[in-house]
Amino acid sequence: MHNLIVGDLNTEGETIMKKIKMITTGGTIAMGEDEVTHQIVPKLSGLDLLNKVPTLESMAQLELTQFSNVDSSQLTLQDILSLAQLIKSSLKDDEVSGVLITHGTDTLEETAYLLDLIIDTPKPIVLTGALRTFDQPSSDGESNLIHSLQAILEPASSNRGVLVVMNNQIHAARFLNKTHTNRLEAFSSLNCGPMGKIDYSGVHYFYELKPQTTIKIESLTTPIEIIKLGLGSSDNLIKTILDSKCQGLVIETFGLGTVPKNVMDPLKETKIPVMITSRCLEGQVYDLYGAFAGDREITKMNLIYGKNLTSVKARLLLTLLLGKNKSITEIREFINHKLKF
Ligand SMILES: NC(=O)C[C@H](N)C(=O)O
Repeated sequence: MHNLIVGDLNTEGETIMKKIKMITTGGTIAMGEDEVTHQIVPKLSGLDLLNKVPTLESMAQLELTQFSNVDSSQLTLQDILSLAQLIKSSLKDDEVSGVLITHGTDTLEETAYLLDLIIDTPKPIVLTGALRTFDQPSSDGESNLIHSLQAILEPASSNRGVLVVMNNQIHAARFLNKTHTNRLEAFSSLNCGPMGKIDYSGVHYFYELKPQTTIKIESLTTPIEIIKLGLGSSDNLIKTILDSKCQGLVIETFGLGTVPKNVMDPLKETKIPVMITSRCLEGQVYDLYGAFAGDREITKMNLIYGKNLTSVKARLLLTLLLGKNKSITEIREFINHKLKF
C-alpha cells in the first residue's frame, strides 16, 4: 500500500489529519492461536491492532477505545446498545469525522443493521473484521482495516448510513449477509450487490439507498424469537414460544412466504405480531398464495410481511418497533414506507 496519507491542507499548506474514532470489540481480527489448545482465542488488544497496522496512524489521527474483546457470538443486544451510545457520544465531538469499528464476522450484519437503525448521522460509520487471524496465512485484517479507514476518509461516504468494508467491498448494513463460513469473500449484499469497492484507484460507489428512518431507543428488552420452518415441521416450537413471554415472533418460512396449516393454526390464538420472512436468500415475501393456510382473517390480524429482510434483521427491527410500543399497523407502515431501499 502506498500514498495513503490522507488529510486536508491548512492555510500554511501542511497536512491536517482527520480525527477518527476507532472502537474495537473483538472477533477473529483480534484473535490468535492458543499455545496449549491450538484453538483461536482473543489475543490482541485495540492497541495491539494499531501496532500491527502502523499505516493506520499515517492516514488519520485515531482515538482508540477497546469496547470489548470477545467472539461476536457472545455479544448481546444490550452490548450493541452501549456500543451505539459510545458511537453517538464520540460523534458529538465536531472534530471526529467518522467511526471505525472492529467486530467478529459472525454477527457483524446484525450489529451493523442495529446501529444503522438507531444512529442518525451524516458521518461515516464503518465496521470491519477478518476471516483470518493476523498470524494465519492470507490474513485479511490489515487490508480490511486500511480499506475501512480509506472509506471513512472518502467524502462520498457521508450520508450512506452504516457501512461494512470487507474483502475490498463496501456493503450497506441493510443488505449485508454472511454467506460463507470462512472464505475471505464471506459477505454478500443480498438483492443488490455491494454498494461500492476499494481498489488501487480509490473508493468507488455504485449506487445510493433511500435514507433510513432512524428509531430513537433507550432499551432493547422486548423478547422476540425466530422460528425456521422445514418441510413438515411440527407445531411444537411455535406452541412453546406462544406459551412463553415472547412478545413477537419471526417465522423464516418457504418461498414467497407460505406457511403450513399446522403452524398457522396456533397463530389464530395469539395477538402478538408475527413477521413473515423467507428461507430464500433473495427476493421478498408477498401475501400471494390463496392456499396459504386459506385464511385471510389471520393476515388481517397479526401477520406482517417482512419484505426482503432476513429473519435476523426482521427480529432486530421488530424488537425496536415493539420497544416503542408500535402497533401492528404502524409496524406494517414502517416496513412498507420507511425501510431503507
Ligand atoms: N471471523 C470471525 O470474526 C468469526 C468469529 N467467530 C467472530 O464472529 O467473532
